[in-house]
Amino acid sequence: MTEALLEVNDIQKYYGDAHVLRNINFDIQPGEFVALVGQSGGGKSTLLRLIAGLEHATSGSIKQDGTEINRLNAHSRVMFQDDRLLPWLTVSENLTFGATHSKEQKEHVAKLLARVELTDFADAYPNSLSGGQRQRVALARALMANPQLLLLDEPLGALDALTRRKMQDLIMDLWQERKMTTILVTHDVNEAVRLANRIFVVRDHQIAWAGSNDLPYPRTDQAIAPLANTILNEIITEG
Ligand SMILES: Nc1ncnc2c1ncn2[C@@H]1O[C@H](COP(=O)(O)OP(=O)(O)OP(=O)(O)O)[C@@H](O)[C@H]1O
Repeated sequence: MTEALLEVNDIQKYYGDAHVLRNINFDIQPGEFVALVGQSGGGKSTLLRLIAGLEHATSGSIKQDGTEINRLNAHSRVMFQDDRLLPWLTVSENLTFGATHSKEQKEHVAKLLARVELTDFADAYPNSLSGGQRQRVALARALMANPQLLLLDEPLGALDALTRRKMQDLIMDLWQERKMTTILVTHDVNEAVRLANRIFVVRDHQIAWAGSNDLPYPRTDQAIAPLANTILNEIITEG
C-alpha cells in the first residue's frame, strides 16, 4: 500500500451558521483521478478551495505528503471554469505570469504549448482566442510547475459539447502521460465517469457515496452508462 498523497480528516466547514461541509474524510493515492459530483451548493468547490489552501476549514486537517495545508498549497494548481488569463500578456507570457524567461523556461513553455496544440498562438493575446483555446492555455499554465496535485473546478463547464469532449481527451492523455494526481469537480456525471478512477457524490454537504471506476480507458458512452446511471440516482436520492 503506497502512502496517501492527500489525507483529508474530519473536515467541517461553516460559513456563519451554514454547515457546508460535514465530516469529510478520505485519502487519495498518488496518481489517482478523483471526481467530485453532486447537486449545486453541496460544497464541492469549497472542498477544492480548502485543498488548494485558498480557504481554511473550521476544523479537521488536510495533509499533502504528510504536511498540513495551512496556507496556499504550493504543490497544487487550480484551473477554474473561467480561464483567469491576464489579458495584457501573450499566451506564452501567461504561462510564466510575465516573468522573464530563462532559456530552459522558454523551452518548457514551447513544449507545453505544442502539447496543447497552441504553438501558433504563443504570441497572441487571450482576447483573440476561442473559449476552448483559452482553456487550453489555462491548462498549460496549471501544468507549468509540474504540480503534484491538479485541481480542476468545473474547467469545461462553459464549453460547447464538442470542444468539451476534446478537452476531456486532452486532460485524459496528459494525466496518463504525467500521472499527476487530479481532482475534478464537475456537474457532468458522464464526464466524471469517463475520466475518473474514483468518484465521490457530495450530497447534503457530506460524501454520500464513493466508488471506484475500473472501466478500461478509453471509455465509450455505452461503457460508462451503467455507472453514470447509478451515480445520477445517488445524486438525486433524498437525505
Ligand atoms: N465565501 C462564501 N461565503 C459564504 N457562503 C459561501 C461562500 N462560498 C460558498 N458558500 C456557500 O457554501 C455552499 C457550498 O458552496 P460550493 O460552491 O462549495 O458548492 P458546490 O457544490 O461547488 O456548488 P456548485 O456546483 O454550484 O459550484 C453554498 O451554499 C454557497 O452559497
